[in-house]
Amino acid sequence: MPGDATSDTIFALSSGRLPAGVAVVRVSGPEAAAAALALSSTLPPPRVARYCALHHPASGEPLDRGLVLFFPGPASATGEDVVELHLHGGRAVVAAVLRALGMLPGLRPAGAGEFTRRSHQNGKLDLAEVEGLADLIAAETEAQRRQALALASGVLSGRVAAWRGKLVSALALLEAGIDFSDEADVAEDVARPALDILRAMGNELGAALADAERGERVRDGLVVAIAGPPNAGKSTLLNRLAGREAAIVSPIPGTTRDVLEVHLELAGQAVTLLDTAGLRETADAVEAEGVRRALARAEAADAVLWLSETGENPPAAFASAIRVRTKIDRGGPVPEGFIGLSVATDRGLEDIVEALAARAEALCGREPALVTRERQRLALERAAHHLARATGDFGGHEELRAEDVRLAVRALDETIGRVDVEHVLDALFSTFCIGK
Ligand SMILES: Nc1nc2c(c(=O)[nH]1)N(C=O)[C@@H](CNc1ccc(C(=O)N[C@@H](CCC(=O)O)C(=O)O)cc1)CN2
Ligand SMILES: Nc1nc2c(ncn2[C@@H]2O[C@H](COP(=O)(O)OP(=O)(O)OP(=O)(O)O)[C@@H](O)[C@H]2O)c(=O)[nH]1
Ligand SMILES: [Mg+2]
Repeated sequence: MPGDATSDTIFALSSGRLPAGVAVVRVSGPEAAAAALALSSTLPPPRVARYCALHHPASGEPLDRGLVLFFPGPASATGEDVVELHLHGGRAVVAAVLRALGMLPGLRPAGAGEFTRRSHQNGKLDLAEVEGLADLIAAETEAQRRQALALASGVLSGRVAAWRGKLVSALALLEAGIDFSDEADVAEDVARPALDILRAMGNELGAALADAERGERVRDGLVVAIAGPPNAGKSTLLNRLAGREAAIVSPIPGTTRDVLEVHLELAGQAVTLLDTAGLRETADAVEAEGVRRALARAEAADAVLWLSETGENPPAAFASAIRVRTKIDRGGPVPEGFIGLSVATDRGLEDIVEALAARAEALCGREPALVTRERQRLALERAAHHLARATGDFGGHEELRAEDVRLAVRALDETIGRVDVEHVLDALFSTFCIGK
């Protein structure tokens, strides 16, 4: 990663796949203004778009006519001087402009996530906000978008800062108490308000952590397994919900062996739908392995759709499954608690989607969660652990209590990347696109 040379001026195509209507090339660093001048002969006033001709800096050859924007640092997305060239989105246009920029002294192509890395280095975004930005760009569903936007906008960072402030004020009280530690009564009196602060904050932190599973679920998506006896119509339903022939369907029981995954959006949530082998005793070793996998994946799923042509109930392990009696176009009763489904007439399909949406809402909620990634959760769990210890009984050794409060502060700092951040950043930025 070339990102260590932080004084270089970097450039990249920041908009998407070419050809496109418009392509945005961003330039960030000390030579950004010089680059705009070299290509367009003028530097527009700050934050004003100017339509002008772009020329090759050496040959003078016209390259395109486009918009040029100048954001002087530090009031820019990266905190450095930034220039944007809004070009016609043709491959050759963009290639020619990138080639021209690459010839200019002090300029080089940006690495993946390098613009964002500079925003972070220049204090525009903390680690949690960078994670939010990564999630925002990856977001495929409404729930993911809302949650990522909150994180990118500093909602978690703001809460962590408020908690940190409380810890620091409690620490000041405890430290004042330590000075009186040879007078047990006084020490206790000073410790009491500190303990009140710590307990109240511990409750808030606990509530945020209790919600973290939900946040991670929205981010990762829900896993819904379709399970049931052979030939029940499981693969048929998967294909119907996916809107394509993803799975092989046949009248021969035991058709599906491998677990098949399709990704879709249901009720605003990302859902991975699993098609699995029909469950039965079998002498066929391959099918038996399919059944073993089907059971394992259905047991680990967030929700199970239990499909049966006869209306038989699921085994106890899937007692909370959404129950579906299939092929009702062939007649027969729909037992109490089952949704009747015919893929031939689409009857019951809406009921299934509704039942899944209700499950998704129960598991994911409506409001964005504060904590959305395992890394954030683990750091906050460390803070909660030290906080719980800090409110325990230290038999008068208040200096031990203060040490746990300091460790809790440190864990909060890790959450937003004030400490111990480099290894996390390298892994995170490698997930970004070039140009971000
Ligand atoms: N054309 C364009 N659109 C874009 C981006 C971009 O870089 N270029 N962004 C790329 O991600 C996002 C917007 N991000 C931005 C973040 C900060 C600033 C900025 O100028 N910040 C200054 C001033 C803020 C103000 O005046 O309110 C600052 O933070 O000091 C600009 C864009 C989405 N849309
Ligand atoms: N009449 C009718 N036939 C259906 C319906 N749904 C599925 N079938 C048929 O039932 C047969 C089995 O369908 P599949 O979707 O392959 O069943 P499966 O549960 O995936 O079976 P295995 O993979 O073997 O476990 C196929 O011939 C389907 O066309 C339905 O709603 N009505
Ligand atoms: Mg099947």
